[in-house]
Amino acid sequence: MPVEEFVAGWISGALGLVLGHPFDTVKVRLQTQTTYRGITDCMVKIYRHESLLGFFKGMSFPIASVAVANSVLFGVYSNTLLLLTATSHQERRAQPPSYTHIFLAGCTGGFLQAYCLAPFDLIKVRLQNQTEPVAQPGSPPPQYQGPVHCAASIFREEGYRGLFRGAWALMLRDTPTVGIYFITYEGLCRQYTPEGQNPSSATVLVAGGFAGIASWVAATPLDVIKSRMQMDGLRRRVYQGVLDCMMSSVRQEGLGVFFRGVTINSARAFPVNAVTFLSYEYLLRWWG
Ligand SMILES: C[N+](C)(C)CCCC[C@H](N)C(=O)O
Repeated sequence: MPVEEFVAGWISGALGLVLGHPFDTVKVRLQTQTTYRGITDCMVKIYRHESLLGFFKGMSFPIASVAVANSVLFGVYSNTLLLLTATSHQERRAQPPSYTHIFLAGCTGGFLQAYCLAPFDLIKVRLQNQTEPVAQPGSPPPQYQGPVHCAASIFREEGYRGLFRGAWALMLRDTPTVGIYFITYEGLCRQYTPEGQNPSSATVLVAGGFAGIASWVAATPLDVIKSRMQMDGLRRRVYQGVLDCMMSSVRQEGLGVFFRGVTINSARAFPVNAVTFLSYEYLLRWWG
């Protein structure tokens, strides 16, 4: 099994992550708390109360874990394509795989990465939702002091299964939308690249950016549900399951609830995925 795709996915995931984390914090807050009036209000409040550091809450952990998940995403995608079409990454420019194969390989990558991501994503969301100012002397400490403490408390209070809270919603979110992610990327690259050639850097940036936006727009409804399921059980259980969470969210807030955070998700998705695809493509070209 070729491993360079896993390594390239890991590095490119880390680069994308740092760039996108502040957007991600604003998104999680908007999705799960009602105190903010919108993106700007949320940003101003975070800055005032928690300083610039507030935007980077919960980042140390994803930098390791999201990068690993991205490595699973790209590694499984590329190796599934190898199984389906018997072409390696280098051969795929000359013999482009069909969109059906791209979609299936993407779904496989999405499904497996969701499983690896679930506990880390849960911890990220719980830490991002702590609104206490960062390290104020004299103030009461937040419930979770850091990722390891957070993981240990969840394990103690809710057991092993507690660490996978929201995992179903995450798999439902990622399986089809990672398929959409790769189809958009490949489709745009093919459109703007002469046959048999490698896409230019500009094409990779734009195709990667739009692949991020398209997949995140499709993913946002289940992203909201996922974040809510992850925050559930903190004090008492509110939702019986994914469907119950959907129904009661719609009942209370209307259909618009499924698009909470869609603007910020898209604004984040463009730079993050432009950089992710560019570094991924270049690392592989460089090694290949
Ligand atoms: C499928 N879904 C849209 C959820 C994610 C696909 C993009 C993954 C990328 N690391 C990012 O964080 O944007």
